[in-house]
Amino acid sequence: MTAEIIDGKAFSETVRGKVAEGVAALKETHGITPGLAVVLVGEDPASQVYVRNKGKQTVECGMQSFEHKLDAATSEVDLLALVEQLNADPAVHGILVQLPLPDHIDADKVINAIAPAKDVDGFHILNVGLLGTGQKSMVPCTPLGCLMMLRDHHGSLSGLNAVVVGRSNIVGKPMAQLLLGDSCTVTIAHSRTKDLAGVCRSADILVAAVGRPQMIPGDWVKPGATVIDVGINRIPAPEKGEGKTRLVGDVDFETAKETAGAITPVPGGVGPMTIACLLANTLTACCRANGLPEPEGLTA
Ligand SMILES: Nc1nc2c(c(=O)[nH]1)N[C@@H](CN(C=O)c1ccc(C(=O)N[C@@H](CCC(=O)O)C(=O)O)cc1)CN2
Repeated sequence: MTAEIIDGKAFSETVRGKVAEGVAALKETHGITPGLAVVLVGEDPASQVYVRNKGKQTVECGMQSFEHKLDAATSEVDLLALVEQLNADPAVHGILVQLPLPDHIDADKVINAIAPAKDVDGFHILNVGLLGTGQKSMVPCTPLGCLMMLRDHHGSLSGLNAVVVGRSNIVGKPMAQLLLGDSCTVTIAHSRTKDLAGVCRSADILVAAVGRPQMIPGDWVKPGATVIDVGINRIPAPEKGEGKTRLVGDVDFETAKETAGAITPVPGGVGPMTIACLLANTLTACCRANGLPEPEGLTA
């Protein structure tokens, strides 16, 4: 039997609908409009698309969008000054600096200059520490989106064996913390893990976040397991014509879907949830800033 396909595009629309409802209620009862500032440095084509989509979806949810597009040669000092300005702006509840940044800018320095309460990416060292100690924090968008899809599919995750392949600060580590918070038994695996295939086969929930196209084949997947594929890799697609490309995940979808119980596709799986969770985090940040109850079902 082939796996159930977890439709991240459809689910992200549901999440964005809930955000829009929360925003409308905030406006109606308190006259407050959440605001999200997105900062892009340079002309990376993929980043330009993501930033455009973030701005568009922010407005569609009824929030205010502030876009700051800076030249690739912008200095670190000037970028830090902009972050300070946004930190002090009461109309801005969330700040996001699109990654990657140009090489001459220290990304950690910039991220840690964002006011933690406005850090809707959840990358600030304070939020990392709060999440790691099980306290209320801003949670990174991609892992939060994965958690929402898993909760929606399974109900309770308690007691399940979860394997996260990948140990990045942005996805692998926070994903592991979130699964632990939902009482999974968590293993973080990576390129040096011994018997990676065997470790993956032990997973009831397998999260692939290694950034290597189609690295995880179907025979590494336990029958009936839920597979969450975080990878977004562009590979040549000669079948579509010369020079054409297509997107694939870190999992070999065609073989994995024959073994898994449920699986996210690429595209249309985790990716759309990233922006939906950014909007959810902005609403959460705005509620917290105003001492109001947080929206239900949109936080970890
Ligand atoms: N400050 C941040 N920078 C980056 C983040 C982030 O969360 N915060 N994540 C990525 C890029 N990203 C959002 O910024 C992002 C990536 C992919 C998608 C998405 O919807 N992907 C689609 C496919 C898109 C395509 O056709 O190319 C999908 O998977 O279906 C949304 C957001 C790095 N930078």
